[in-house]
This record gives sequence, C-alpha cells and structure tokens, in this order.
Amino acid sequence: MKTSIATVSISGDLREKLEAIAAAGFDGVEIFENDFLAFDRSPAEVRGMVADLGLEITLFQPFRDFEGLPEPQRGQAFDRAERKFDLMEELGAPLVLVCSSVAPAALGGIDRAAADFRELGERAAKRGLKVGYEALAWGRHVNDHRDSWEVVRRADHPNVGLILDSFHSLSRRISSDTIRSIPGDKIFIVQLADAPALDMDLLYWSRHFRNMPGEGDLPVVDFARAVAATGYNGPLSLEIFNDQFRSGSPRTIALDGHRSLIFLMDQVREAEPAVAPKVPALPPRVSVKGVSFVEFTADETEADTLRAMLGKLGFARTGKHKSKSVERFSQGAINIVVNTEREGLAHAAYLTHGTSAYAMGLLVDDAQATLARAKALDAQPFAQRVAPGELAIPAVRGVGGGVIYFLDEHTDLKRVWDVEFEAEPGSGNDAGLMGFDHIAQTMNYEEMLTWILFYRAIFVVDKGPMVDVVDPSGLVRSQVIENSAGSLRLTLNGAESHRTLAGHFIAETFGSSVQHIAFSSADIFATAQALKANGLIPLQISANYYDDLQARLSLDADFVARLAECNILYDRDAGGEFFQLYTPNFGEGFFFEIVERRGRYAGYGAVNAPFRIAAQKRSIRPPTIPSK
Ligand SMILES: O=C(O)c1ccc(O)c(O)c1
Ligand SMILES: [Mg+2]
Repeated sequence: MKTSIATVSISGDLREKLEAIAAAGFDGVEIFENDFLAFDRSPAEVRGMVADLGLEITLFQPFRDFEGLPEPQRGQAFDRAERKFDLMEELGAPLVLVCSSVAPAALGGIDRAAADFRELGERAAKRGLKVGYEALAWGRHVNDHRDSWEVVRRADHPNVGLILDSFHSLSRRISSDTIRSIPGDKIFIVQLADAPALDMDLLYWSRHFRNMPGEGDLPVVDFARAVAATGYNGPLSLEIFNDQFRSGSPRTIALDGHRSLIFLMDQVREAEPAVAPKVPALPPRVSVKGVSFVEFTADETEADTLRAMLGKLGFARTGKHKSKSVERFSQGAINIVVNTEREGLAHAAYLTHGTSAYAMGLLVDDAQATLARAKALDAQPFAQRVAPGELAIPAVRGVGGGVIYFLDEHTDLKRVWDVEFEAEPGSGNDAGLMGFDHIAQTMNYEEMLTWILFYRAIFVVDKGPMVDVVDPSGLVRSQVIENSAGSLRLTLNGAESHRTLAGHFIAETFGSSVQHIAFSSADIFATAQALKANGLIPLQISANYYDDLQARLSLDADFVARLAECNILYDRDAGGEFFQLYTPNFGEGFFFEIVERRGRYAGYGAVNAPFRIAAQKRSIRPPTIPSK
C-alpha cells in the first residue's frame, strides 16, 4: 500500500513541503497547482526534485469547472485542459483531479458530463495521461460520489476514473457502504481527511478545518474499509486543508500524516482481514493499566523545594537509586521520582525546561510489544546508558520531548524498584493520597492534534470533546484523553495566548510539558486536614465562588461552608460528585491537584477551571492596589 499526501497539507514553499514529505516516509505526493504556480522553478526542475527525494507524483490537482458547459465555454475548458496536460507531461504527473463544477454556467445532466469526460479521456489517452473525477460536497450539479461514479461509469473510458475524498462523502453523511460496489480499478486515487464535528458551511469546513485521519470525528475508518472492499490498490493520499497546518512545522505535520495513515491502515487490516491491502501487522493498541510513576528533573536547590512540597503532601522517601542521583517518593500507589543527575536526558530536560515532570512510566501488559507498536507508528525510541545490573526500560520520546517508559508485570521490569533502588524505610505524614487521577499536559494549541493522534494511535483511549476554558487573559482549549477503566487519564491543554496561565507556563518552561498532576483521595476532607497539619496552605478560592456554588446547585449551607473552609472546589454530574483541592504553584507555574470522585462522576471539573486559574494568577502576581 502506497502512501501519498497533497502539498496543500503542509506549510512552506514547494521545496520545503517536498522535503518534509520525503523525510516523513511518504511514497508519493499530490502537487497542488497553486503550490507549483507560487514556486520559482521550472516544471522539469520540480520533476527532478521530486525524483531526487525518492518521491513520485501521484496526482496533479485541481482542474476546476470543466464539465457541463455550453459553447463557447466548453471549447475553452478543453483548451485549458490541454495546457494543463502539457504541464503534467513536463512534471511527470500521470493523473489529474477534475473536481465537480461550481460554475454558474454549468448545465446539469449525467450524460452531458459523461460525454465531456469521454472526450477528455480521449485527449488524455493520446498523451498517456489519466483523468479522475471528484464530487465536491458543494458541487453545483454533482456533489455526491454516487453521481460522480455514474458519470465515470457512463463515460466508459479506460483513462477516466473516479476520485474519492473521504471529506466530501462523510461531511454529507453518505454511507460508506455505497462505495463497496464500485470496481476498485475504476477508482484512480483515494484522498483521505478527517475533520472535527462542526456545524458549518461545507466549503468553509473543508477549506479550514480538515485534519488527519484519527484527529477528528468523521468515520474515516469505515470509509477506508469500504475502499478496501472494492479491491482498490492505489495510493492512500492525505489532502488536508487546515489553517493551523499551513502555519505549523512542515516536518511535524508530515510526520503526523504518515502516522495517521499507518494507524488507519492498521485498523482497516484488523477490521477487513480478507480484503485489506497487505500491510505489516502491528501489535494491537495498548491498554494502559495504570501510571506507575512520574519523574521530575530538578537541580539540587529546586529539588529541595520539590522535596518539601512532596513532604507536605504526605509522601515519604522510599528509595535511593543505586548508581544515580535519583530518589523515589511514595504514597498509596503513587511513585514520584526526583532526578538530579548532571548528565543524560534528565539534565538536558532540566536545562531546557527547568524543574519539570519530564517522564512518566506506564504499566502495560507487554512493554516490548508496546515499544514495537509505538516504533511502527513513527515514535522515537529512547534508550540511555544502563549500568551493570540495571534494567533497560523500553521507552519512547513523547510529543513534547519528554519520555514515556513502559513497565509490565511479566518480565524483570516488575522488579524495577528493587533492582535499581536501595529501599529506605522512610515514613511520611500520609495524607491519604492513593493514586494518579490524571496528568495534565500543556502545549501550544497548534500542537494539540499531534498529541491527540500520538496517544490515540498507540493506546486504547478515547478523546473527549474540546472544552473552552476561560483564563482571565485568553482562552485555553482542553481535551481529555482517557480509557474506559480510568487507569489512564490525560488532560491536554492548548494555550492560544502566552498571557494565559498555560501560555505563561509554556513560555517560561520553553515548550510543552506536564503542568499539573492530580492525585486521588478517598476522603478529600480528611486529606485537607492532613495537609493542613503538614503545613500546606492550599490555593485560596474566592468567597464569590462559594456563594454562587450554593445558589447554582442548591447546596446545603453547612456543606458549602466546609468546602470554603478547606478551599475545595465542587462539581457534580448525573453520575456523581467531584471535589478538587490545589497546592500553590511552584517553579514556573507547576502545581498539584487532589481530587475525590464520588459515584461515577466522569468529568474533570471544567466548570471550576476559570475560578481556579484566576486564583492561581492572583497568587503569582498579587493585585496592585491603586494608590490614592
Ligand atoms: O476546496 C477545493 O476547492 C478542493 C479542491 C480539490 C480537492 O481535491 C478538494 O477535495 C477540494
Ligand atoms: Mg479532494
């Protein structure tokens, strides 16, 4: 199965686009006409560049407003087509995409369009070229692949075929089953794109919001399964019009695209083993059984602040690494590792980001299989020097440059703490913290889709809806990635402005990383008391919040008074109740959260986030009191 991507999907000039596409491992490229027109090299030079990069041109596109025209426009459209055929010969492009006409002058009629395509096919055949017809979702007369297929069928010419584009079909909710009966050899190329579920004009949605398969909400897997069932054996080609991608990093977007196709083909292979094109089988998507540890990097001075904070939170130091300056702190099922090494990735992460939670360890069924799947999906493996007797823990780099370690219970990895650490009998002032509830990662908004695809492709997780969180200085977009057991819960926060708390964090720590870690408690009031006894002063929540809470949810006054006294935020949904308590910030805006879930509360307290963020901002910069 060959992979391809349209140049329009990537930022940069044509050379940068092609280089990024080749570096990401694609086989082919669609040349989007405007990318060529805006470039200052001849068709022959572009042909040479494409070949030198080991790519092939799969498609030249688009050719617009061709079919159904009355004379004299009809003749002019054929003249235009001949000029494009000249260009295609020079470029070495074998196939042109003709998208269905939006011209006011175009006349309807399947037979009229079919006759036009038959003649175009004749002319293309003289030059050894092929023509593909795509139904735009907003085409004037043809806007459904069943109609474009009927045009192609009646044109009945070997050089005329169908072009399918998942966006056009799925945005109009046309069932993918209608594709299964089309003969695969009459489909000349398949374009793939996903998109977030948005209720908007089709053209605007298509030109600005498409994204990579797996990043959006459309049933692209069903579409690709139906395509596989036709016997189609040509390239799967991404065609993504997206404002963020146009301004993003060419390499990152191209890599996301490649990852999305591997992931998609893997799902098609699983679902349609009889008909799916031959692609290597990957280990299945990985169920994460829990977060085993989070690792901080810090220098000695800042490590003291962190140790003090962990002490107040009730953690005990339970181990010291046998050969490295690395410590283990524990409470309940939680392990926090503090790494103050002066070399290696931890130190590099410290130099770049400052004190930060740069690594996490996930408990899976099979750590090696997890690594194999992640590698097959273009994740970068991570390995560091291992001293004699230590374990080589399978790991990959996360999207933001951090590390994700994989642990399992059927190899030596299950003894990692005993093998690598000198146990210490340490006792702490336990505050009843039990486990990791969730880990919040902050990134620039433009990077969010990259993270979502990374997690979805490797792990069994679902994504929640995108939620807007209001910060006093701008908007933060928040999206949950979680599994149904709740054993992996990540909240991704995309900052649009550097003036938001999240944006400030990214600016100060030079890039995306973990901004907060939420621990679970079975009794948050008892935890609050224990923390107080340990000397922890929690984030102070405004009295206005509690007045509103009581009115909004008709709560008992005593109950609200208890919440207020402990600075606990509250929420509830149909399934249960949720309680949240925050530590003050330390470092450049990092903090811990403590939560209690009662019943089957499914959320993360998003309604409370604006008030929490405002409180945090007050605590960073005390309000200036106007002088009289
Ligand atoms: O938005 C467009 O005009 C356009 C052009 C070519 C395509 O292949 C397509 O899917 C959309
Ligand atoms: Mg298209």
